[in-house]
Amino acid sequence: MMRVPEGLVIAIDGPAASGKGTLARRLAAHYGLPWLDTGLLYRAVAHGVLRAGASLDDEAAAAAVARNLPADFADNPALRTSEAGRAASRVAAFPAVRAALVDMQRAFAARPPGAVLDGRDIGTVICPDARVKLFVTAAPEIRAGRRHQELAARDPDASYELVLADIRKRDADDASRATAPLKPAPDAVLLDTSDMDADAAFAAALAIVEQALAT
Ligand SMILES: Nc1ncnc2c1ncn2[C@@H]1O[C@H](COP(=O)(O)OP(=O)(O)O)[C@@H](O)[C@H]1O
Ligand SMILES: Nc1ccn([C@@H]2O[C@H](COP(=O)(O)OP(=O)(O)O)[C@@H](O)[C@H]2O)c(=O)n1
Repeated sequence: MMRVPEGLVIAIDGPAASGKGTLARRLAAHYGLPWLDTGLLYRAVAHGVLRAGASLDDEAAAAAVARNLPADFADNPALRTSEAGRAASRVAAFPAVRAALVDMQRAFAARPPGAVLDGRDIGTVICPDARVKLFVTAAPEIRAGRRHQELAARDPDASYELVLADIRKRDADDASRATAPLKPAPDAVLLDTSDMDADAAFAAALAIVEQALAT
């Protein structure tokens, strides 16, 4: 391993269930950096809106929740469901919600010794100067298979077809929205993990990071 540069920021973006979180967690452990799963921020906002009895179409209500997220927002297991992902994608389209979450994400990235962040707009909007940018993809059917397996461990009735439809719709919505759409930054390295297990994907990601650090 190279000496880790001070303030190393690794940005990982990609579509739903592409393995961003798995790679981010492992890279963070490898380099001794904190990790922020930014998808959980949007999931928590949507959850807060619904709990307040407001509508997911209410941009002002969602922005107010986003400005007041509790410090332990990530601890709620209810955020990990498919419904929470769909609801997150709706509030994530609101510019006022995204604006409310920018500063805390940038502050997380700016704190020593650096950070790993994963999401949809880390390389494009949140950390455009990140030293390393990865855009992780896999075929939708493969991603749906992985996510279905994960959900089926908790809910035996989870349907592969519904998970696939959900992933396709969310990707289309996330990629077509006007504010911070899902897309690779021009300087991101693409990593397609369709034919890689988690260990192979980590090895490939590590090689990309080490290459970026060597240049
Ligand atoms: N390369 C891989 N091969 C097989 N399964 C994977 C791979 N990468 C991640 N997974 C599994 O796929 C699911 C989705 O991965 P996750 O990291 O949560 O994706 P994301 O953060 O992009 O939504 C998880 O259950 C994870 O364990
Ligand atoms: N940086 C981010 C992260 C997530 N999101 C939104 O939040 C939703 C849930 O993100 P997630 O990363 O938790 O979803 P998965 O890829 O884990 O299924 C996405 O579909 C996006 O709409 C975003 O807009 N920007």
